[in-house]
Amino acid sequence: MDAIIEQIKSLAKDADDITRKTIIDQLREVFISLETAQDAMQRISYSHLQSILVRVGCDLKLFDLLTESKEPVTVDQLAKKTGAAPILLGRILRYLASVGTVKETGKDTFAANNITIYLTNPGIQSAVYHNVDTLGPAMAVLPDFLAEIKYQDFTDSSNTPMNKAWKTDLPPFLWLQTKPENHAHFNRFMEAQHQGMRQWLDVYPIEERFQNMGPEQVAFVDVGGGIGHQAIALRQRLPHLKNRIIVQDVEAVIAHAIPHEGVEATAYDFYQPQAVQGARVYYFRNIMHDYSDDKAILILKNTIAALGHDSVILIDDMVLPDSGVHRHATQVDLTMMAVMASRERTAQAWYELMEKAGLKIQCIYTYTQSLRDSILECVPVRAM
Ligand SMILES: C[S@@+](CC[C@H](N)C(=O)[O-])C[C@H]1O[C@@H](n2cnc3c(N)ncnc32)[C@H](O)[C@@H]1O
Repeated sequence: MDAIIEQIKSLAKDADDITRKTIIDQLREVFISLETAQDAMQRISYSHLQSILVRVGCDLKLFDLLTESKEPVTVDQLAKKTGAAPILLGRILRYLASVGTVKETGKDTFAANNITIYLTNPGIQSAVYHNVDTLGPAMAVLPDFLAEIKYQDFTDSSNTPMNKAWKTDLPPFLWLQTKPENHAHFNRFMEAQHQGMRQWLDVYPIEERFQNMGPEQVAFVDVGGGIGHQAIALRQRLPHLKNRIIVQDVEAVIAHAIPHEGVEATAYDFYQPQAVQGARVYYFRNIMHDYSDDKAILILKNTIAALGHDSVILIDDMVLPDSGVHRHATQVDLTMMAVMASRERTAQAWYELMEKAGLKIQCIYTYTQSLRDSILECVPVRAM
């Protein structure tokens, strides 16, 4: 067994991301195939505890404290630093070690492992807070919600498990604006969600797309671009580009946009006509997956009306395969269902949506392995 483990580790050591993820998935299949009913019951029925206890670990700054320390740290030392009772803290740490988020080095003594270090990243911490605090209540009412609607499809984003849980009629993005702390975690999570992974700019020929622009033409409009991370990433990738780069979002988000001299941040509601005319690229990342087809078409039509003869729309979203969808993608798909009454789309669903919106998909560039994040390059179907 030890020899097999060493072999797997050496195989993974210099592997690229695709090979590494394939190894994890194959090992996971083996792991599940070995489980008894008891093992499966333990894994499945307690799975919610992991994110909840990691959130407690973030509250107590346990991951930061363990990562900062050069030496393993005792429960008593951590209790002094956090103010938590030693027995309670020891039980929390024992659980966190048992699920691999910290390392137990001896009796009542803990140290950081690779996961502990990842959990010090503020964006990853925000992902945990967002999933536990904002989405957790929605997931808790999902079974009752589905039973009440007799397990039918639903597309009204004002009537979702999220609305039921939070007792609000507001669509999620308006509701988030009433909860500044939840909203801040969401924005940081959006910024961090693809950190360390292949980026769309690694595969899409953006420099080619920007050829032959006049000095006045806007190069790039990131519609619903959050606090501007993608627009900034583009500016950093192409520092010589002279043309304007704009990020648009609702006022409450633009107020927190990351300041950058090469990116203009402006408030814009994508249900209104697009004010920036004839830009070379209108980019939508993780926007269409928030909406059912009818709303996505409304948003797209507002942009189509602003397109110039050489403009393109780039949609950055998942393109799911017809079968064998990875769990990283299925879990986002069901989150979109519970929160937004929307879905992730297969290639066929994208072609159908774009046809209804009056757009043609020219090419699809898939750039991540498990999530199947892809750029769909679209142009209007022009009357002949
Ligand atoms: C899933 S997030 C994606 C953010 C960013 N594009 C990214 O990929 O990180 C959706 C974004 O759409 C914005 N949004 C929601 N409704 C909007 C509206 N009516 N007009 C403009 N932006 C909106 C939200 O504030 C949020 O930043």
